[in-house]
Amino acid sequence: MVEGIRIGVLALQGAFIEHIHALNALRNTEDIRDVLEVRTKAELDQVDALIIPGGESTSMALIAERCGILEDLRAFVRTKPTWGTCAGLILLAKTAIHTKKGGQKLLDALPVTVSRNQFGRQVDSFTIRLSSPCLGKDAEPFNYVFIRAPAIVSIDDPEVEPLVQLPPGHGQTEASENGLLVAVKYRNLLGTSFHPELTSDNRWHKYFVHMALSA
Ligand SMILES: NC(=O)CC[C@H](N)C(=O)O
Repeated sequence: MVEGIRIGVLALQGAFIEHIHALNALRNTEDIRDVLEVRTKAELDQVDALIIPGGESTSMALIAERCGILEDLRAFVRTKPTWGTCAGLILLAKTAIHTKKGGQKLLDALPVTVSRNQFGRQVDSFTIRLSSPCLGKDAEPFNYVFIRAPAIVSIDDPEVEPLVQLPPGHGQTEASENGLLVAVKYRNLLGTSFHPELTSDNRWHKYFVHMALSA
């Protein structure tokens, strides 16, 4: 029997190479058989789990539609372990607000509402170190990178598990006791607003690999 899982990274647009590097860096310690770039249905059929990278969600959806893979992606994310980062989180969501005129296509799987560009424009990008209990008890803080990031502004199903919340004030115009939610898990899906692939810390990739291995 061949061991290990095959993980795909959707490679239509955006920061997919960085995810591939982060996954390859884990191959010595984790049970990963292959890391594959996914652009076609045939490639999607070969993977057990998928990462949808950051980039530009409107363009990514358009390219997916033109390549004829949008419906296959919709079917994949219903059941297979999938992680959406930043634009990928927007694509995974069931509802997105502050979208471009004319709206945008979504994969319609993660029952949350995401607000695009919640933290402002490219120049408003920021990093923040936060402790993250989901990465392990007493885990070192993780350095979170936010680039024109979305935030999860509502959880629309009680099964959605909040994982990381910012301190109040970031990306909020009105005073609130609760900060914005930037990572959630729901069944086979992981959605994060930030870009862990742009740091050398691969604990979020490990988290997803373990989630996929136990699926
Ligand atoms: N860094 C990112 O992935 C930005 C996401 C972008 N704002 C979008 O709507 O797709």
